[in-house]
Amino acid sequence: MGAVREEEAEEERIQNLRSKATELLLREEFEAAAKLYAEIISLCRTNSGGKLRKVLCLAHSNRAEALARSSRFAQALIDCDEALKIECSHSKTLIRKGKILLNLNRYASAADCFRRAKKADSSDPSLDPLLERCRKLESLSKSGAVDVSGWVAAGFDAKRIPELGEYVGPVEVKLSDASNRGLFSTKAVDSGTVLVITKAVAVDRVIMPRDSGEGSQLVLWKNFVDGVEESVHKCGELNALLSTLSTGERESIPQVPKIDFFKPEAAADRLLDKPPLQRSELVSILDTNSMLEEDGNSAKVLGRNSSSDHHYRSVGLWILPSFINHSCRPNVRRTHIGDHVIVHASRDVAAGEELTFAYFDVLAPPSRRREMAADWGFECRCGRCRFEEEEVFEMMGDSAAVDRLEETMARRGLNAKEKGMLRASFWEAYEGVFTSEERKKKWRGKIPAAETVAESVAEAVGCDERMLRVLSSDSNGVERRLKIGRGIYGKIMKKSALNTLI
Ligand SMILES: C[S@@+](CC[C@H](N)C(=O)[O-])C[C@H]1O[C@@H](n2cnc3c(N)ncnc32)[C@H](O)[C@@H]1O
Repeated sequence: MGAVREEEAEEERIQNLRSKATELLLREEFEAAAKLYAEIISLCRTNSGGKLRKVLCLAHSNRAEALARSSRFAQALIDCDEALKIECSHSKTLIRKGKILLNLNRYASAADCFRRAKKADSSDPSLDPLLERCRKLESLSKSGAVDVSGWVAAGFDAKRIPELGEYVGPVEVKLSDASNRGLFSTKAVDSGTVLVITKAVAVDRVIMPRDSGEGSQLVLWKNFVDGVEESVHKCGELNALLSTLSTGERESIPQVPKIDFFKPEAAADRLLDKPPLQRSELVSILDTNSMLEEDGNSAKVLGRNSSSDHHYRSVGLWILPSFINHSCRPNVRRTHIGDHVIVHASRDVAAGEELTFAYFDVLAPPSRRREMAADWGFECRCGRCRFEEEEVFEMMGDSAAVDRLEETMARRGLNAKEKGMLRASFWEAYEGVFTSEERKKKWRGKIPAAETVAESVAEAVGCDERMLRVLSSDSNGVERRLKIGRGIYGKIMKKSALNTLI
């Protein structure tokens, strides 16, 4: 009799804990809810044989929800599997597990869970849309084919923001002559080709007054670092991913991760037992690899308007693009859409070529570029810098000088690529001529047409908005502008949408 009463008391205690845990889940106090579910799990495991199996299954499933909502995805998946060991077709758990996998970009595995859930309970109306999402994202992750035309044409309507997934295109990480490791193309691709699509592992945003000083930027940075530190402690997978990144120091034996490590379906195999990153190391990693969205040289942020008195700043970390070094002859740019970044070729890229961003303005003379590289903490030794070191041109830096440059380049018999690189260095002077009718008339015949200069610069150092500015608006130039537009934004929209942008 005593034993029965004890059992009843235990069941009542579990029941009370369950009510409290549910309440905590509803109040979104996930850490506290997870602790109560741990208590329930431990009570169920030590008591009553098979009687509490259903309660145990639900407790694992609900703890999975609490853990997933506090970004502890790996532990959440373990709980889902525990629940499914007890009841293999528990549809609530299957849907939860599917959503966690979807969040981790493991589309095929997520679809498998949703399919199993549908078999167990075909009446759930959420399953068909979830399966359709998985299908679309899986196809995107294989092809990189993104079409944001509808969103662009609708004036970047927030309701129509395209859903993007992870895509790892023809790229690999290898040792780089520039510094430690770099990202390389594995095949020849033409300008505009999408190479990587990836979501930020961490991002922080603010809208701040234009005249706000460094103080507000430091607040943004501190919040960002604190947020990443918290997530790294909770999530072993994030810790493992961040541990692959550079701290900005030259490494004697740089570790070169295999590209599969960054593919969504490989997430399950990622080493989770890396030692946790210490704050100082984490700060160096974030300092070296985070991207400020307002940097702007190689970035284009679509769909966001800033006003004259406020501007938008954000800082984020995108893992695979973090392996991309700088070159003054960059060949890739990035486009930001929501938390995703799309890396695309900004000029034609040869097979095996290193992929490089412009960390700073590469339409600037060598001396200015040297200063900007020094601000970044390195000396650029790219092919263009080395070439320009040898070709010393005393330029005045105004429009009067460009004819002299053209004359000297012709006399020395420079090839098209070399001419493009030097014209890029004196872009401001060329632009000064091409955007003034008076100067254009004055220099006609002495320097090549705007199209010739813009195209040669685009081929040498990649496409840039400033090239569109100098291209005449006559109808014959439409195809040329579209080509430059594709190099700027990537092949992510149809002609009509691109036309409205450029
Ligand atoms: C985002 S990381 C680039 C990837 C890094 N090389 C790696 O091994 O992971 C940025 C750092 O790489 C180095 N870096 C990038 N481009 C460089 C260049 N052209 N020359 C020298 N160092 C460069 C600088 O230390 C910079 O702070």
